[in-house]
Amino acid sequence: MKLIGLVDTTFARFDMGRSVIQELNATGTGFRIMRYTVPGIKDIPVAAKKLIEEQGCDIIVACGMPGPKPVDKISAQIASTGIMQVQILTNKHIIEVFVHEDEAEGLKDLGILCDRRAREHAINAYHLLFDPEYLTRYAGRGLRQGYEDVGSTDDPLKGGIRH
Ligand SMILES: Cc1nc2c(=O)[nH]c(=O)nc-2n(C[C@H](O)[C@H](O)[C@H](O)CO)c1C
Repeated sequence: MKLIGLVDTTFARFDMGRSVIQELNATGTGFRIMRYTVPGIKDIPVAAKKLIEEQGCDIIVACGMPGPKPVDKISAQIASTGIMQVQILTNKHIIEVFVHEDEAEGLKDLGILCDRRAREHAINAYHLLFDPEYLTRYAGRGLRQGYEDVGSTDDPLKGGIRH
């Protein structure tokens, strides 16, 4: 039984953790999910490290929403750097599912973007854990999480066959 860690935040304006759980459960079996909710993105690195080191998680999906202000963008940079450090220290993947609040126009589109990105990265995490060669089939295919896939230079029309 593998353990998938899920870190999310109360700062985010959409429950991406719920989308991740739904999508993982629809994708496969053989895992348990451990969820750890923190206030904001700068709290994610230590939560992920604790899930890996204290709970034995094999991979982490980390969901967060940087706000629109310059100080939020700095927070996102700090959080990402921390997440990178935890990956290097623990030798485990942390799939960073960040949706910037100003990526979408309006709350409805923001929610759709969050849901799609969370679900598509949940699938990535699942395959990284159980079948890493699955992703190799899609190497260089211009996949985009949350947006339409853009395709490869060889065939820009063939991007989104995975979804
Ligand atoms: C400025 C700021 N911006 C964000 C943000 O854009 N997104 C987010 O999730 N959290 C933010 N926070 C909160 C910090 O990440 C953290 O939760 C607090 O500093 C407490 O450690 C802060 C303080």
